[in-house]
Amino acid sequence: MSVTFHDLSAADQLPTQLFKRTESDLSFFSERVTPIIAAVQAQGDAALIRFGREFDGVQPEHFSLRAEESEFDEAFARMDPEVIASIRFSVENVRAFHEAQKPEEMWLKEMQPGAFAGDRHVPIDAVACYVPRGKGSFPSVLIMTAVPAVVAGVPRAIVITPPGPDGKVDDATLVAARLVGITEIYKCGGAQGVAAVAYGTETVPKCLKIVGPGSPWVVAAKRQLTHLLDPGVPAGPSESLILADDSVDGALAALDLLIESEHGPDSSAYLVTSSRRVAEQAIAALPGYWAQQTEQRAGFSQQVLCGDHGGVVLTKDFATAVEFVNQYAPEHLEILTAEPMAVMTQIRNAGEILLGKYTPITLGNFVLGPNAVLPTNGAAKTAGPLSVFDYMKRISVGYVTAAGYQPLADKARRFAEYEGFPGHALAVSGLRNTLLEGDKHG
Ligand SMILES: NC(=O)c1ccc[n+]([C@@H]2O[C@H](COP(=O)([O-])OP(=O)(O)OC[C@H]3O[C@@H](n4cnc5c(N)ncnc54)[C@H](O)[C@@H]3O)[C@@H](O)[C@H]2O)c1
Ligand SMILES: N[C@H](CO)Cc1c[nH]c[nH+]1
Ligand SMILES: [Zn+2]
Repeated sequence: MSVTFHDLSAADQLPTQLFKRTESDLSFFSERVTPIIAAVQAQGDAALIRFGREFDGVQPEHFSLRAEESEFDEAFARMDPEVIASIRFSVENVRAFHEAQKPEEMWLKEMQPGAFAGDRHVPIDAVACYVPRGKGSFPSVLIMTAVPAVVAGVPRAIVITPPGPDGKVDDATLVAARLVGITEIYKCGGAQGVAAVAYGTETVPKCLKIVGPGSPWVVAAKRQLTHLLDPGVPAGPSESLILADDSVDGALAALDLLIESEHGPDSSAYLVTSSRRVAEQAIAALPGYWAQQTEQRAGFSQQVLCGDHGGVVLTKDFATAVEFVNQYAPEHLEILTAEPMAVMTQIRNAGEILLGKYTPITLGNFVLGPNAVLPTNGAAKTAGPLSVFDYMKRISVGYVTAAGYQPLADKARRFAEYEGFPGHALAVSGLRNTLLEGDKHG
């Protein structure tokens, strides 16, 4: 298999075809998730159990849709203490990052003498965190989605995740949940899981919002249920760009291309460079790395890097490489250049920017602290990473004192009259002004 090589060294235009992701066309999935959603709405738990058997291969005759207390205990007992230590380390950093990000409960500014306005930040009542489990297990996604929920103070933060063939939640996900402080985990994933939290079932609570990444099955279901469920940051199949100049070792750039390309055949990953040497070194290095991955992960990486959504792009100069990044708007961007900080200032569109050769995407995915649930499919042009703000909403607050009232009332009355709203105008003249006079003299 050969790595897809786009030699644009003589090209003035960037081919827009390269900016497409697998998510760009979800029609295959959309058609198929419609009946799944309808079944969950009509049959609730029974549909979840049936789909758990059909799509997740659940074997035991009985399996509980909610993870029981004993399952958390058993997971702790089975887990390697070193993995538990890594989970703790990640939870601490991710918590510290999101605590720093958390806004004040309220701010108020004196807009005019005696007239105050501001915002209150209030957590959303019930949020579902989606933790994928099709091609692997993702305790890190539990941490990324649940820690900000806890920091934001969401009263009911739950997790949904597909069950394994044993009808259980993956051990590390249970351990991470307990360390984060999440007690409600429901064993349903894919489109049926999204539908369960949109409608609520006998067991799964209805939620107002769902956060977290997922396969195209999850993404397609979220899109069909937006009238019931806020779908949060649009996070689909993982994707990355490695931006490199001539100062780096192409073999190092190739190493970091492996990271997101091994997620699945639906991922996207490109090395974008203006250096032919770097491009050629990277292409030469990849087969040696694939030999060190499992067969499944090497297969995914090869499908991505040798297919239509990945590979190596050689641009005519470094400015064009930067322009490629801005037009692509990647989920993860790694900058491997002599002066990464200076290059960063030229980047307008990316979910996250990781600077320099000691900040590989792996650190951001698992332990550094910023949220690794990021906008995909070009959504980084308008959206940012998952954050505490996704678990809260703002409520505007206004408070005008008797002393501050009159000048605002006069100006507002002019607006009301101009826009043709006599009721609005009356509310800032008539009785209220008489009251004000009384207050002034009383
Ligand atoms: N953006 C991020 O932050 C981030 C983080 C981690 C993973 N990811 C992405 O999340 C995705 C995870 O996907 P995954 O597959 O591992 O897990 P997943 O849980 O998202 O999807 C698996 C589920 O899809 C459903 N499904 C599978 N085949 C089906 C079929 N034929 N018909 C109906 N439903 C079916 C099943 O319900 C199954 O449980 C990957 O694309 C990965 O790249 C993104
Ligand atoms: N790459 C994912 C975000 O796009 C995060 C992750 C979790 N595990 C491995 N990777
Ligand atoms: Zn990853």
